[in-house]
Amino acid sequence: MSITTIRIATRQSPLALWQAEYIQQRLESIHPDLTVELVPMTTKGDRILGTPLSKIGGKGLFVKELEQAMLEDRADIAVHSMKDVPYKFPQGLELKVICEREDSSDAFVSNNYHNLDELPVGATVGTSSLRRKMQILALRPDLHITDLRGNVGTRLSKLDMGQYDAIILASAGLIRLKLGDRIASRFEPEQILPAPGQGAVGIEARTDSPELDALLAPLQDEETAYRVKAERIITQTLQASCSVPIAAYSTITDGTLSLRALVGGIDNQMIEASAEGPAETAETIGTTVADSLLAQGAKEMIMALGTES
Ligand SMILES: NCc1[nH]cc(CCC(=O)O)c1CC(=O)O
Repeated sequence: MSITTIRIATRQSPLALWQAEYIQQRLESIHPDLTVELVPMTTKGDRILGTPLSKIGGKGLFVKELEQAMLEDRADIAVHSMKDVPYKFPQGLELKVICEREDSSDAFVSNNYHNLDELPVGATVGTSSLRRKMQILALRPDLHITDLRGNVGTRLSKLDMGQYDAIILASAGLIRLKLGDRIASRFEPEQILPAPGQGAVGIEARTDSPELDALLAPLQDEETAYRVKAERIITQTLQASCSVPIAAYSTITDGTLSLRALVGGIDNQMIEASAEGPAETAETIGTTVADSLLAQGAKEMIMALGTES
């Protein structure tokens, strides 16, 4: 029996819908006879948007309902921002493809200032990401970092209402929502190292679906897949939840993959490691970097931060 329809389980935030529609369009243009439908749903993570993510059980809350829908055959695939996907997949589901990466940088967004250097002493910067917070404070220890949650649009309106002098968002999200003109400046990876997988979209589906796999395969971007694989080894090896400040970013130049990772601890302590090698050895490179972080005490730093709720 051949597949005629693919159902995409999706959250209903503008960014999630953009991602699902992007995959819908790509699949329909590669396979003109295929019908691709969206199955919109609300996740627990969407229902409790006011609570800090690290206090309510983490990013997994945004994917659980989507995964349940696939396991119960109410949907066939889910499209994720790779930075939001926990490293562990439930029994019966797996990551199928990783698509070409958008700009993976973090963006400085402000109505009054061009970049971090321009901010006056003691200015207020909005972000709920511990990864962004630790790196901003390393650059500008005087700044006040305050919580900022919600969809990209919500975060921008909080900035516009004057609650913050600046906020930090992923460039990719803004560009996808055609809000790229809100980016005052992009951070270089040397200033703020991105989250593992930032800017890349991936597709999850049931393991027992070779025919579906064949339909999805053309969406894979090999370079992005190697990069994201290397970056995600860090979170996986350290078994880091989203309440751990962790950054990992890689590039590929002439077939050589270079990976750098950071882990933060209490009192703005920060350790880092890097390694490089042939892109095909992405996993080994990831393991090398993770082992170096472990040798520097990453596990102990993470434990000292407190356990995941
Ligand atoms: N944490 C929310 C989230 N998840 C994915 C993106 C967009 C960027 C991406 O796809 O990596 C964003 C917004 C942001 O961090 O500003």
